[in-house]
Amino acid sequence: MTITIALPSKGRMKDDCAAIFERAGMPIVAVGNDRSYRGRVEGWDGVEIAFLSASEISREIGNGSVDFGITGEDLVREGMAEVDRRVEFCARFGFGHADVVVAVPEIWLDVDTMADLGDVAADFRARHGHRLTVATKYWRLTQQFFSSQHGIQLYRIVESLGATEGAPAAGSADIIVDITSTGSTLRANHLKVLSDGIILRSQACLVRARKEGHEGDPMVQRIISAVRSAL
Ligand SMILES: Nc1ncnc2c1ncn2[C@@H]1O[C@H](COP(=O)(O)OP(=O)(O)OP(=O)(O)O)[C@@H](O)[C@H]1O
Ligand SMILES: O=P(O)(O)OC[C@H]1O[C@H](OP(=O)(O)OP(=O)(O)O)[C@H](O)[C@@H]1O
Repeated sequence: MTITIALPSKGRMKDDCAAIFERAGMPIVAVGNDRSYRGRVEGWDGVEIAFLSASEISREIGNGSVDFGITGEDLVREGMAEVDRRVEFCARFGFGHADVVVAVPEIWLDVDTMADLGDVAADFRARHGHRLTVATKYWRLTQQFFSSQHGIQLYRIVESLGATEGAPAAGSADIIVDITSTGSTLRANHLKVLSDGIILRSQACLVRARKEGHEGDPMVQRIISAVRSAL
């Protein structure tokens, strides 16, 4: 069986991934020209590389069309329900760090925790004429965190696919859930992270789609061991 590994074709994780594979003794060569979206691993027959964007990698692991992928944990957990039943997180790489956080306007002086936010949400409509609105592209993580973990039910999600931090100032949402690494985008937009508002500490991971064909396939174990040895 050919094993397909999806690696970032662009973006912030691309070069670090190539370096990991080099150290793992799995040097990657492009098939065809430099801009090709397929590759192979020198000396590893039966392994194919697919170059995709970070979010496509999460999707392809979810639908099982690739066997392994390297992408951000945030994208994998957001991308599918019952994630731990469907994929295995085989290794965490120590790069691509970003936290998915709940952030509110700095001027909400009385709101520092999720419990405070729950209080605000409870009478938000009475005070402001609409339910507390959250701008995010992480609707699954937001629902799990707000509803299941913190019992906050009175809110509405508006999907935001870019410039999420600008939504409160623009009036299209009251608060946001988004990713942050240095915190500078949040600061520039006068937003603060709630003290218990870190939903997920994400980093780049090697993720395996749990497939029946993997049971007893020595190549699957060989890949995992090689990548782990490079960390
Ligand atoms: N400062 C950061 N901001 C955003 N994402 C980061 C940051 N640091 C690490 N990441 C990780 O990188 C992922 C996004 O990667 P990248 O920006 O390369 O993808 P992308 O090119 O935007 O993909 P697509 O074009 O498909 O949306 C995030 O989901 C997260 O896992
Ligand atoms: O905490 P910081 O260091 O400020 O980083 C966080 C910001 O970086 C990312 O956006 P980016 O500009 O990379 O664009 P993207 O959303 O298209 O990846 C992310 O969506 C945040 O807006």
